[in-house]
Amino acid sequence: MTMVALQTHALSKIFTVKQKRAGLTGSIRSLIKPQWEEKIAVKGIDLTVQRGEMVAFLGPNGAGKSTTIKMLTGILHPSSGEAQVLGLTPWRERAKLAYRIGAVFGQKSQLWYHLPPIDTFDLISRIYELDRSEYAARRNDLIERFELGPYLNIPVRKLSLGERMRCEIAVSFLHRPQLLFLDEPTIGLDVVVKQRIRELIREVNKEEGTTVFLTSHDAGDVEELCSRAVVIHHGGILLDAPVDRLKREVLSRKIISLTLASGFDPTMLPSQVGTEVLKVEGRRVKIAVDLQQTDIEAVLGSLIGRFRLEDVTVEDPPMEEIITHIYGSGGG
Ligand SMILES: Nc1ncnc2c1ncn2[C@@H]1O[C@H](COP(=O)(O)OP(=O)(O)OP(=O)(O)O)[C@@H](O)[C@H]1O
Repeated sequence: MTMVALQTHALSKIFTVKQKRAGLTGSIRSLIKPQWEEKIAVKGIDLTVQRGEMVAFLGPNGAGKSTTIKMLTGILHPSSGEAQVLGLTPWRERAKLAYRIGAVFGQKSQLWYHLPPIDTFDLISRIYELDRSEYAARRNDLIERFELGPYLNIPVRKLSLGERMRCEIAVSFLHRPQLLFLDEPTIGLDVVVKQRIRELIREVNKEEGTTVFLTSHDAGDVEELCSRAVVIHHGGILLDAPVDRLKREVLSRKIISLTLASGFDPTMLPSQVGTEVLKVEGRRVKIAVDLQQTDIEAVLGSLIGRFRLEDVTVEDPPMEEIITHIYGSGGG
């Protein structure tokens, strides 16, 4: 068995969309003689994900994330290029692939809205033609792990979002998918539930080697689940790097945190090019350093020259900032 979960080569998707003309005469002309325009949604993506890896697939709105995932799950045919997912060509072997992959969309439910979760487990087990006794054992294990006992018999529509998401993710693991697509799995959840959901995903990944392909605007999801991030923009891969390297490369910024001896003069804080004082709180000071304009040694040097330092740490910027940067400014 190969160690590759997913591999694409020059994967592309071009949509042909009808052009709308402005105004009433424009609308009528568009009806009579439509003009077509090509929209390149995904542009030659080369990507390899190993089995057991948890990869974040990031990019601003319209970057091509959904289109890529639709091709990888066999919902869409590509315009050109290739993909192998668990050794199958998704759009040619979609049904076969469906038995081996799972998908959770934070915004869309796969649970039957008017039925209690226990019925969804049953229905899904029949869709996947699971062996009855194996199914019962698996279901019970997931119910216990995800602590679903109290909700099992309550119609899904009456559950809170957090309760529902726990059920969604548990159900998605029922047929032991080797690869799981997670799209905004923690959207709208409170911090405690988010943490718990991440823990459970990590647990299953570790125990069952499930490959996870995640899309999220939540820095915590990326940082706590994924070791690697792939950033796409305008349909192409902008960056494919370990999450910790992403922190350094995307922003090329470092944060210096200082504790100064009491009685320091804040006006003496560095104002040299490439530095920015982010926060002064009592004796604690945070300074951002833009590594394209200056370097850490120079800034530390000038600080040591002016102050008595009691403590110094140099950190990468928080993931939050990177996510905002990636999603906010359109890829950077
Ligand atoms: N069926 C379609 N017909 C025409 N254009 C489409 C279609 N689906 C997507 N597009 C276009 O392709 C581009 C990529 O869209 P896609 O939905 O893949 O982006 P995304 O990264 O998933 O964005 P978001 O974060 O907003 O979900 C967008 O410009 C979108 O308008």
